[in-house]
Amino acid sequence: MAVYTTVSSAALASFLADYDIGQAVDCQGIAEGIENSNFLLTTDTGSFILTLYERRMKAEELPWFLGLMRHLSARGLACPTPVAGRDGETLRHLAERPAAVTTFLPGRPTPVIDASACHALGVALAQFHAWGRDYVVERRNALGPEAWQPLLDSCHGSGDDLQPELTSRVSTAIAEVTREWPAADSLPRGQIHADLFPDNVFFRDGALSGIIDFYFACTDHLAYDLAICINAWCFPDEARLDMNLARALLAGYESVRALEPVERFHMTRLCQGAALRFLLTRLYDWVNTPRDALVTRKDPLAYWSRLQAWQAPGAGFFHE
Ligand SMILES: Nc1ncnc2c1ncn2[C@@H]1O[C@H](COP(=O)(O)OP(=O)(O)OP(=O)(O)O)[C@@H](O)[C@H]1O
Ligand SMILES: N[C@@H](CCO)C(=O)O
Repeated sequence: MAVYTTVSSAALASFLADYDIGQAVDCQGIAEGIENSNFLLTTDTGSFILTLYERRMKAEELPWFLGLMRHLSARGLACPTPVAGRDGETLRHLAERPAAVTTFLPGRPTPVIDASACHALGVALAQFHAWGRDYVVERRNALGPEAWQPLLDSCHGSGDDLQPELTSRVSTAIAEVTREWPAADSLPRGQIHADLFPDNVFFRDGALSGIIDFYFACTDHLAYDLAICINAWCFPDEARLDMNLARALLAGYESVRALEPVERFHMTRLCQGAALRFLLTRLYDWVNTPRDALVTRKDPLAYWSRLQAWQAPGAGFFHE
């Protein structure tokens, strides 16, 4: 579930009075998602998404996310566009939360991940990177390598309940991967989505119709975003990279922006880091989400398997 805050009809009517998008006909809570409260808002002029930002979001960072969506959407990326109130402001307040209305994107996550979906994803990811280049304000990646060991420490060894010695093995992996992590200025850098999993990419009539959920976006190595996508889309059985899917994703990406040799050189390391990042946030959530919570906990070990695949001798296909 992801409706933490309820909104009364009266509060919604007063909120919408500051916009030019008509009056509410319906406002349904959306079950998917974890971080924020999302509603499908129907007014007499169309459909919108109403988001109330919950406690894990920093209010001072919201203008950066909304600005990035507005920027990329204006360039032609199929992504939500924040809708401004009559005073031009997109970030407002509702039910004592920061709140925003964005455009509704048609489509659904693909039920089948195949080469065609991966190719389309690669194109959209490279467009994101290319069009994000002139969005100049940076946002530090709060889940970058320096955050990994503190995240593991904050799990207080609970990973060992999932798998014996997981904590010490992950700690060793963090040390190895961070030691050889490329420096900030050594690879092409820019705005990255950083969470472009299949549930955040919509398809309609067989074509990619949009990408959503910009709230992990940040400024980092562009190739790291590709690594996140390879891990999320190209491991159908968690432990084995599907080369066909990965080649399609890369081909789609390179049809817009060719990778530089230095990015190919570091790609396996970036995939290891991307596996660690999601292993660690999943482990943190696993330990800190009560078993009876309505939110579904995601399996940390699925990313331990990916990490091991990238650490196996001969792993990587990026120099082919
Ligand atoms: N612009 C949009 N158009 C159509 N549907 C949307 C849009 N934005 C969000 N949704 C719907 O709301 C759901 C939750 O959105 P989202 O994934 O952004 O939630 P979240 O709680 O912010 O993120 P997370 O997945 O990180 O927990 C999506 O799965 C999708 O069904
Ligand atoms: N995509 C993340 C969840 C939150 O965005 C994961 O699968 O771990």
